[in-house]
Amino acid sequence: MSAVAASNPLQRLLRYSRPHRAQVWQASLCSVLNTIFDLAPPYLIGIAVDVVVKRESSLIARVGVTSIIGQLAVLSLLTFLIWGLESLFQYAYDRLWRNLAQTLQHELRLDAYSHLQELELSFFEEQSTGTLLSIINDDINQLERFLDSGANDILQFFTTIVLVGGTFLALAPGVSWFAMLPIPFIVWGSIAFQKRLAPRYADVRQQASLINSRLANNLSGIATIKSFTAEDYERDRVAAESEAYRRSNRRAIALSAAFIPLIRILILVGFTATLFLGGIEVANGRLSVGTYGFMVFIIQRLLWPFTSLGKTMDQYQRAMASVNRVMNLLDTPIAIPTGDRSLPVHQVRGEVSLEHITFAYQGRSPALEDLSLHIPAGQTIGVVGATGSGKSTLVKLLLRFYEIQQGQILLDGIDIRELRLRDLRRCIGWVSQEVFLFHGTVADNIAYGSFDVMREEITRSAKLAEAHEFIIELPDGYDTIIGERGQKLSGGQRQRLAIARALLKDPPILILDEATSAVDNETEAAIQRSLEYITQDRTTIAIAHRLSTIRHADRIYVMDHGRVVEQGTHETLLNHDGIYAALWRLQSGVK
Ligand SMILES: Nc1ncnc2c1ncn2[C@@H]1O[C@H](COP(=O)(O)OP(=O)(O)OP(=O)(O)O)[C@@H](O)[C@H]1O
Repeated sequence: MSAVAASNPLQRLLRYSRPHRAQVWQASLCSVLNTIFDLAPPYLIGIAVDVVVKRESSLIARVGVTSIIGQLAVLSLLTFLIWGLESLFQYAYDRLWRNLAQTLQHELRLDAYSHLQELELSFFEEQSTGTLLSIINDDINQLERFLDSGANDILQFFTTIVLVGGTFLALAPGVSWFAMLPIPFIVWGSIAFQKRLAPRYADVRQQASLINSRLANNLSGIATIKSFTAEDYERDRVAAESEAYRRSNRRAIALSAAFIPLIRILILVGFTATLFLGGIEVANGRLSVGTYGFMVFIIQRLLWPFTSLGKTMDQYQRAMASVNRVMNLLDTPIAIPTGDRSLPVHQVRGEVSLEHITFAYQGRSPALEDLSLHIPAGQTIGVVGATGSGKSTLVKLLLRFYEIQQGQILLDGIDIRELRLRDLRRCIGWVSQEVFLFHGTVADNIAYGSFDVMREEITRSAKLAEAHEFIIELPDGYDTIIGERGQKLSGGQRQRLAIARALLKDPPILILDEATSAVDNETEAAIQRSLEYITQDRTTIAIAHRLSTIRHADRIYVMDHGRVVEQGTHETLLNHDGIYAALWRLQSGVK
């Protein structure tokens, strides 16, 4: 994963909120108005005192209401109104910010997932599923905690500082600097503090993803854990990861918990300074008692929000540690870019040429070396060879799961790198060695990739794949749920569903990578018969260890250590009396 985000994570996050600018403005306005109304009580108290002390010459009296009862009634009404508005705006900003948080989270998650899907296979081989899951789930959810209240807290903080600070300056400009004294220190301290906290939160996220990988891995390997009675061993491993997570969090907490008490000390300095120096000023007759009292009272309103700023900054750091991880994922370049030449499926003839292909997996010696083969449109070729000789690799290169290092692969004479990836893959039906089925019904799985087909077509493909018989015996037939990864089916049944799925796609090119390795001889013979029909007018590449599966192929390629070492029809290869002939004798029991 690329390590460095293109720009500041917050800026990138803000870019996501651009389309929702109107909502951001509305929410901000509600936050500010709520703070204004929230700050009203001290002023209302001031007006009340004014009413009872100055009576007919009070502030309210000056607008026309002279009786004390009348003035107090106006004041009470005003209080109701202000309280009501405060609550109303609180509801509005809370709802707006939280909905915005949900929207941003939703959009970011979708973007991250879409990008992830476009990344090449080798990326997934390097990353653990748990790590990726923790980014798309936990890290994105982490954002919610900050977005829900963070923006509002910051806005309310600044509104309070401006309003209270402004009042302070207006009423007692000479001494207001006492109260303001700690502010620069608090700001400087906060920044320094957060800088130290950031790496600790990054570590927390890292540990969270490690424990996630362990859990994801163990859950998918639960049968193996049980069969090796490794439950205690795995429990200890999970405990170790969980302990590391706890330790990492403790380190972050140790620092983060110190933040608010430290700010309080600075506030105390400001408060005491005001108390002490202001008192001296009063004693010396340079400051009125009333102003002194007001200052001591209001300084709390001015400095107190700084403690909540600490909490917000803490949430911000946690969120940014997560944003960084999400953004790094979004920044990961797609190593296998799509070409831009389109090739609609119905126009594909199916001629495939591999010309002097050399390919090595990252950090490995070449899996294929200077390999060439040509498959005329509509023909069937068989590929055989020892384990690890590169048969599956060849197929994966044709699907462009990996990029070849030398040579070229042509489909109907076009370099596959020029083709749109989706067009290329749409014209290939691939029954892989390890069949993957999704949680859902049998019918859903057969129709996977051909999403809008009729039930009859599904049944037809299942019949061709020799799967119909066993499907109708399942509890709910085609509507039977087969469990995650198709766990509730046998290996051979899974293979037959995969064949049915590939056939339903009706691709011009069909790849069968040991597609019948898990079925019994009888079923294989049956599948063979239907394959003869299925492969009639499409290019087929059949990889097999069992040579009987491919003996009727138009051409058979024998691979060894990433090279084609023999090729020809079954008969010519037998006559050649090389590796193939020896293998055939071994498998058919002929001496
Ligand atoms: N994703 C991968 N990363 C690194 N090396 C790989 C990867 N996949 C396969 N290999 C290596 O490439 C070589 C060829 O593997 P490939 O799967 O093509 O063999 P195969 O002929 O299909 O074998 P089998 O008959 O066992 O299926 C092997 O040495 C294997 O270890």
